[in-house]
Amino acid sequence: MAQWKAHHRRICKAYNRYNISSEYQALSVNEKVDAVLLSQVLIQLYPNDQFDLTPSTDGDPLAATFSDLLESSAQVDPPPLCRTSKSAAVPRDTIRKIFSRFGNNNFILHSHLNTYAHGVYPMASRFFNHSCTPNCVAKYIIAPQQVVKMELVALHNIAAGDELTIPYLDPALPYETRQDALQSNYGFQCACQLCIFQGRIQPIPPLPSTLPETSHLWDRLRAFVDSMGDSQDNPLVFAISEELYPFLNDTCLPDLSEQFTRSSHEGEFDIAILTGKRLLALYRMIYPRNFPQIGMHALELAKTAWNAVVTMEHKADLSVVQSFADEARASVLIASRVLNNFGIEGDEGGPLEEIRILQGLLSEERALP
Ligand SMILES: C[S@@+](CC[C@H](N)C(=O)[O-])C[C@H]1O[C@@H](n2cnc3c(N)ncnc32)[C@H](O)[C@@H]1O
Repeated sequence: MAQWKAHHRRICKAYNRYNISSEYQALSVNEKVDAVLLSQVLIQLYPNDQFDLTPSTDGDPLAATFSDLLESSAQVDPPPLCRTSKSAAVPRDTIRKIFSRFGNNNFILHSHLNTYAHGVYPMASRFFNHSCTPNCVAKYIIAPQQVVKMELVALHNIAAGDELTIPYLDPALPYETRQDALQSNYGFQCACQLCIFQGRIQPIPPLPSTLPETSHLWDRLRAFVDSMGDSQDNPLVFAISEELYPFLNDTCLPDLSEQFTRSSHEGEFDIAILTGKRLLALYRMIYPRNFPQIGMHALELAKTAWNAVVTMEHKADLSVVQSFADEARASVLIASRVLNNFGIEGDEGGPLEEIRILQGLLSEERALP
């Protein structure tokens, strides 16, 4: 009832007209959600229609929380709003500032790394800055009838006094894409170690023009990554030799990822294992140690290798089947280490359960004559 009196009643008169307006209908699904939410927030922050005053948060914990969130200096245009005749008077700059809190404090909630919602965690919002070489990642614990809980996981040991940082976006995105997104969504230029490094080595040299030369370079990258193992917390990219810089090319990772997914789905196991292992080397090069995406990809690779075992069992030589089983064992070991560090997250099931099942199947496979 309090909510109804405070704001809903005041906006619902205007809502039907707004809902069928061409400007609202032209918005994307996400923009529509933002637009309605922003319209509601505006009314809630100014319960007495005195839009020239500082927003009121008296007795309204949600409004108080929202007002505490940091505005962004990013110049993001707010969507067209559902306005009452009075709220139409709110200055555009005020609306822009209020809207900038949406993007600046928006956490992408995921379950087993699949995005499923967005949420606001006011304390985390104030605590954690971004880095493309973060030492922490966020995870979400989902349980029936409970508010989704956010937890922070350390990727490795962190020295006392070091700032805890999280990634606001995927550090494996191309350098320019990351810079543009952080500037336009949050209004800052990222000066993390990875951005400085990648900015310094621009333009990235192209991959060699012949297949044998490229294959040779891939072998060099994989040998380097394997030789480093788990010895470094920081991404291995800082330690690679210049000849491997072409792998930082913008198209390298997405192309390889597409090839792996396609060949894996189509049962082209030799190609899938080769591209999957190259992709794993790229991830281990660009992400810090124990970054969950490394584990998720290692698990995909292990599942692909296991599919190869099952498909080939009665068709191919025992040595071929054994080599696929060995690939599966090696990859599931990496997946297990990384994802056990990440721990239980999301809703029930998920990668840790898949690892347990796969490890069981692989140990039975070893027992076969
Ligand atoms: C969710 S808040 C993070 C906490 C914020 N620093 C605070 O004091 O409340 C996001 C804002 O923090 C700042 N920020 C976060 N990471 C940054 C970084 N790597 N470099 C510069 N500013 C950053 C930006 O102003 C960004 O809009």
